[in-house]
Amino acid sequence: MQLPSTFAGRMEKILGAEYDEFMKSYEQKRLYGLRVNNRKISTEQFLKIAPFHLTRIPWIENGFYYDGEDQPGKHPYYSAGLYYLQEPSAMTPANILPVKPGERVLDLCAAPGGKSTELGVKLKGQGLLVANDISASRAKALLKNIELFGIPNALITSEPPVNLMRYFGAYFDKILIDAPCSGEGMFRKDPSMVKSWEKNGPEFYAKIQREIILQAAAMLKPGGMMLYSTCTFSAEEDEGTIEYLLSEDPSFHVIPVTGRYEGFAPAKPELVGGREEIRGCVRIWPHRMNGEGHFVALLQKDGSGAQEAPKGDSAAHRITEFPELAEFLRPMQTGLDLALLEVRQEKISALPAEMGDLKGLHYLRTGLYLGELKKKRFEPSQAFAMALEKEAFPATISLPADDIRVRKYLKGETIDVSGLPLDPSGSWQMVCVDGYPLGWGKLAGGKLKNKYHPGWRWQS
Ligand SMILES: C[S@@+](CC[C@H](N)C(=O)[O-])C[C@H]1O[C@@H](n2cnc3c(N)ncnc32)[C@H](O)[C@@H]1O
Repeated sequence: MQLPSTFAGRMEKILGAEYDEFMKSYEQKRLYGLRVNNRKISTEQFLKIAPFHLTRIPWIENGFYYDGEDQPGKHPYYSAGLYYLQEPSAMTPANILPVKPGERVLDLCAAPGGKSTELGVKLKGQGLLVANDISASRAKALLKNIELFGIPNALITSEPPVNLMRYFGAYFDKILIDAPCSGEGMFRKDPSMVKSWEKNGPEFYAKIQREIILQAAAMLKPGGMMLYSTCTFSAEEDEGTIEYLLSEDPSFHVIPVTGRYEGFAPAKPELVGGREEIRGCVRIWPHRMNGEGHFVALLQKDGSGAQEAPKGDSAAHRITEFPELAEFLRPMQTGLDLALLEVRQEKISALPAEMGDLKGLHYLRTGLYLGELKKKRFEPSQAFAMALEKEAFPATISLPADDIRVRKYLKGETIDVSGLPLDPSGSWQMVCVDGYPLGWGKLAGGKLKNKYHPGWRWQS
């Protein structure tokens, strides 16, 4: 492939004797990756049911290479949220940032959700994930992926980082910054990146990254951890941004992560005249590992102690205020925290336990959208179905993945359910593929009216 000469020249300087090997990596095929959603299925169980050719990604416990011809994006398990398709190196940042259930986590540049979906899984439904993207259109794709994954405790915002900084203060236990970058590591996967690199290169992005990393630093509580990643090789954007943070805010230090996998190469602080500790950050080289180029830095803020409290009280409601909802939930075992509810234009969401009033923030969703109140009825949402296990709802229709009705359902068609054992207690049915929820349907005269989210329907 045709690489810009300034880029090639710089890489030759950085890599020296390894340069030829690096260039040869561009002749190899791109790699395809799939990450199992352990909120819905264990990796072990997934391997039993997955009809794809999978090989383990050695440094990601729930990550696999797949054969491009398998097309897992077109399988019903994808629509059941059982996995996310992601370039293997891009799985590294969320894998390395240690997140525990109950923590407050921020993914600052989150769309379309490749890292947020994994961070949400790690939280196990407890605590709060704030997933943000400055781009409103990209934030919509982020929301869909969070919903598909069944993550109930996320706040999806679309704000410039500075606004979040003003709103939250030093609120978060963990922050991930998957920064906008010049994308040099993606030239093999997506050759169109070369064109955008020619328009906006390392200098352009380094400026933005320096701004973002300081704003993120201000949102981390003392003792908290922050992960900074890019998919570029430019030292100005990688080691240079970390050196900038360490010089601007001496309360940060690098936590070395190079020892976690033999293929991880140390960063190169000498390229930017940076301090030695930066060598503990990781460079992923495509000629040394089976993945595209990446840079990953894990950082910690010194100190310990109090973090800021959420701003104001949310105007939360309780289930007892909505008899239609209470009636729908009565036979269910959701396993979800539905104690606090938010209502906006008849739409009800269950709020994460710790939620301020959010006044002044532009957000797409807080918590789990349960459904809508319609003329004394409650209509459950797509997101609600995705956050449930099959056992949570008494009336389910589970079809095998190769049953033609599964694809028909996903296309929004009415399906014939005569002959299936059906629970007659109510009209709402949860449609599943091999026991994994896909969405809702409503019984009427032996047919199932399709309630699959119209915006999610399969086109072909
Ligand atoms: C590398 S992508 C994020 C990919 C995402 N983390 C994932 O794994 O799916 C960088 C994101 O940063 C966002 N972005 C661009 N400029 C930004 C800025 N000034 N502040 C915050 N985010 C920005 C872009 O909209 C883009 O979605």
